[in-house]
Amino acid sequence: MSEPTGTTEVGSHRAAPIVGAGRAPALTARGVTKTYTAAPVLLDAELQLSFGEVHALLGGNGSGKSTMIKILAGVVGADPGGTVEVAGGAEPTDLTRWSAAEARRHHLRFIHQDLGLVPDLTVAENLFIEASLHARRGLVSWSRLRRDAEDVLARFDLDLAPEALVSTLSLAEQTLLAAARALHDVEPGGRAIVVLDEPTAALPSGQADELMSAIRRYADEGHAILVVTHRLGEVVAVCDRITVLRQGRVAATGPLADRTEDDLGSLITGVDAATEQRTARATEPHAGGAHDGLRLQGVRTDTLEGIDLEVRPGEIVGLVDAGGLTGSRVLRTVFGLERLTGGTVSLGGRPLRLRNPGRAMAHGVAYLPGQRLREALFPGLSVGENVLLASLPAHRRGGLLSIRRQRSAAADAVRRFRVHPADATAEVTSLSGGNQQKVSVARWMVREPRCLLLEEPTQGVDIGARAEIWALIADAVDGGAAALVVSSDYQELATHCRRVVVYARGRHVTTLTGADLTVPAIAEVVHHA
Ligand SMILES: Nc1ncnc2c1ncn2[C@@H]1O[C@H](COP(=O)(O)OP(=O)(O)OP(=O)(O)O)[C@@H](O)[C@H]1O
Repeated sequence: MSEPTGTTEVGSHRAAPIVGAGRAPALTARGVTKTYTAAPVLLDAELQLSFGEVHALLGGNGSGKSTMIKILAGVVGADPGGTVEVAGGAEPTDLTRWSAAEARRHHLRFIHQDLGLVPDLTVAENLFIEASLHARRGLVSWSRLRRDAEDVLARFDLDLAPEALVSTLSLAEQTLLAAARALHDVEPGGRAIVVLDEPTAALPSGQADELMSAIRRYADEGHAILVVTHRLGEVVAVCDRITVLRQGRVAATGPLADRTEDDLGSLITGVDAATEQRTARATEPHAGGAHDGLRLQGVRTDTLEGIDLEVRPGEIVGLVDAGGLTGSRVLRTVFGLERLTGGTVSLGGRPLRLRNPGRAMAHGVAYLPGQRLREALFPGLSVGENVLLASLPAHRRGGLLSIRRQRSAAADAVRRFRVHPADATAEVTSLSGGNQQKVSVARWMVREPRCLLLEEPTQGVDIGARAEIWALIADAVDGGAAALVVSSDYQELATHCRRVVVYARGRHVTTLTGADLTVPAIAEVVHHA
């Protein structure tokens, strides 16, 4: 077995085979090509995984990461010509003959973003879905189910009660439970290949660290782990090797070595990070103007217990949830989605009558829900149409000229948000997840709102477009809007917000600002809330 060389950057040449330091090869996929319509979205790509390593699969939105994973899972067929070789398998298998059953037989396990857990069932029932059906019919005893669940939980070092409902667990705990479920039938001491698709995308930073530590532990126990993520900090902290896809080709592969987040950013975008920083517009924290922006006074709902908050025009204020989804509920209340039982909400010095979202929108309020709650984009319609639909009232007012202006705004949004492919006529559901997220954000930005309510605006979005989204929020507030952003990415909040408000269970905990507004400070407050 060859020892690792430095990271191989690949131009038009195929990557030299590299295997992790002294580790046994787990899986090698070669010549992976996939064409959906015209141009291939993966082209002659190669991926090598070893037991005992955490391997990051990196790349911009639409670079082909999910497609690679789906091919390995046997749920999307590759074009002819590729092979996959797994430990214990005899010869490399032609990828066109690879199937979900083959993948499972060779101990490949997949944990998708939608974890596939049933929220209203218990931890034990979710671990053993089939057995729990038998238990309901009296064919298996509950005490046996509970004992088996306790064994699995102990084996995976999970401090969860077998009878707890999954809906009461944190997202990190749910992800760990999904991992335990995926792995529990691999015999103790056995080795699996575990693939996790953006497992930390929806997690607050503290929970993300917890999950990444568990992932590291699984690798140290001998499993091979492949993880897709846009959070480069966790790659630097936890991963051993990387493979970077750029427009469907492997741009680099090999040990992480001493690469920094900036180095990874350069590999992903193909642009030197220093150049990128010079061209990206700075988004300094915003101070806010003197006029009245958004003001909440003593706001009460079924879940909020007297919230006071002021966001001036020109100001970006971050909201962090330490429990109870309070930040999200504040946004939903301002948008007229939760019933006010006390207090007032005003915008520009005038009270908002929050009967429904239509009224909020008429007052210039825009709301981007978190991904889990997000209404789907309109399938069957193009990217441009999806962007334009949000600004229909402006069309009606302005007639033809406005339509032309809005069309060019859609084309502009596609370009500025680096939607890939950069084609406003592409069908929106053919876009990768991160690109759909960019379209969702763009839809609200073209309305030029007075008040922006954004939940996890950069979730699943690649490094280049993240900067663009924050720059566009900064543009909106420069134009006089007030912005409230709920985010689990403390780094982004500390960088771009003037103030960060931490809530827990319906109440205000603290507000961080100035020199006190740092990532460790946010994490500390959340930890103790
Ligand atoms: N069913 C499909 N039909 C047509 N094109 C598709 C389909 N699924 C994916 N694509 C295209 O394939 C390309 C790669 O998408 P993929 O989902 O693999 O990207 P990704 O790297 O996972 O992106 P992200 O970081 O946004 O999740 C994209 O250009 C996408 O538009």
